[in-house]
Amino acid sequence: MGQLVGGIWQDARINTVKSDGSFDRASSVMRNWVTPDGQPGPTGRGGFAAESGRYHLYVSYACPWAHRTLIFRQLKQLSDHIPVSVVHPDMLGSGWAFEKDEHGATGDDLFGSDFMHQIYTRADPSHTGLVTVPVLWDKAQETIVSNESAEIIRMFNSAFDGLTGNTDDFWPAELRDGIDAVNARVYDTINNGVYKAGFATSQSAYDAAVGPLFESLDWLEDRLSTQRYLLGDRVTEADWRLLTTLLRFDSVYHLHFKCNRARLIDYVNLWDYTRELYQWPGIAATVNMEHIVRHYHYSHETINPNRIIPINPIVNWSAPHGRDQRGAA
Ligand SMILES: N[C@@H](CCC(=O)N[C@@H](CS)C(=O)NCC(=O)O)C(=O)O
Repeated sequence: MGQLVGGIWQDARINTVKSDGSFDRASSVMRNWVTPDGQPGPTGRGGFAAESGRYHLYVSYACPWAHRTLIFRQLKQLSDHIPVSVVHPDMLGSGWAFEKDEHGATGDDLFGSDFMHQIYTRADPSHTGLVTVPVLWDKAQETIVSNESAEIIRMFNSAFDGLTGNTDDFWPAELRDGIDAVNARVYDTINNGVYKAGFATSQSAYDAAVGPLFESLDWLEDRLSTQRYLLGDRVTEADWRLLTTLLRFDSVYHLHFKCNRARLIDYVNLWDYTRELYQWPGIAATVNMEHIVRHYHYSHETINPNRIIPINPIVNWSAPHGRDQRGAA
């Protein structure tokens, strides 16, 4: 795992683990927004109007953050307007790469690049920082609009509604405070919590992550015993943000990241809920379990130095979920 320094790729990384052994996730740095008319969004500069075919999305099927953007692209019927390129699941010495020798990896359809870091230096030839996915690229300004998934999904939620006619709203005004509060806990203890447990290099850092992770899963299990979705009877952004971690839990996080107090399938409500969301129209097509399992086990040399891919449980994601019989809140 490397990074860019002054526009040059370095196969070495600084500052992802703090002195106490805890994992320190860097903040995303490209933070512009696509808006209906190109007015500036909450951060960054303006000039990124919603137009069909203007933007290109770079993702990894393995990455839970990129997965959110694929889910919103489906939910909001953006597939015909925003094409996608998918990186190879192995993230090795040169970072994310565009090799195509794994089913589902598309190569770079836009520029034919070999590596994802070339997309970053195309936008900023002297860029310093991590080379992460997802990336939303603007063909008109030849630059990166954003590399922050939480913000890309908010753009997808509403900016293109005039083009698609799809006005489904997963961040409705009346639920925003509740969604943001759930997101904050889910991000810290679950979405990023599994990484904090998995990348910890001290017992205390691991303990500090894995305890709150399972406390939060217990909290959600309880919540889902009386309501269908995290915010009540309406599916929201909070559910989709949680889903990408739950889908990876038993096949990756349980073993590879040592998140093994319980499996997802041990949680009756969370397990049914995960299958319901998986079976939502269009969602299954965004899930590529081969890339997910391959990426983590093959790429994280410090955790799995022999790169052995485990056998893993066979999961029937299509089994009936029974959530529709459950009373809403
Ligand atoms: N805050 C970013 C995080 C994205 C991220 O960390 N992606 C990982 C893959 S799961 C990545 O590309 N890592 C590359 C690296 O760390 O060098 C977001 O949510 O978009």
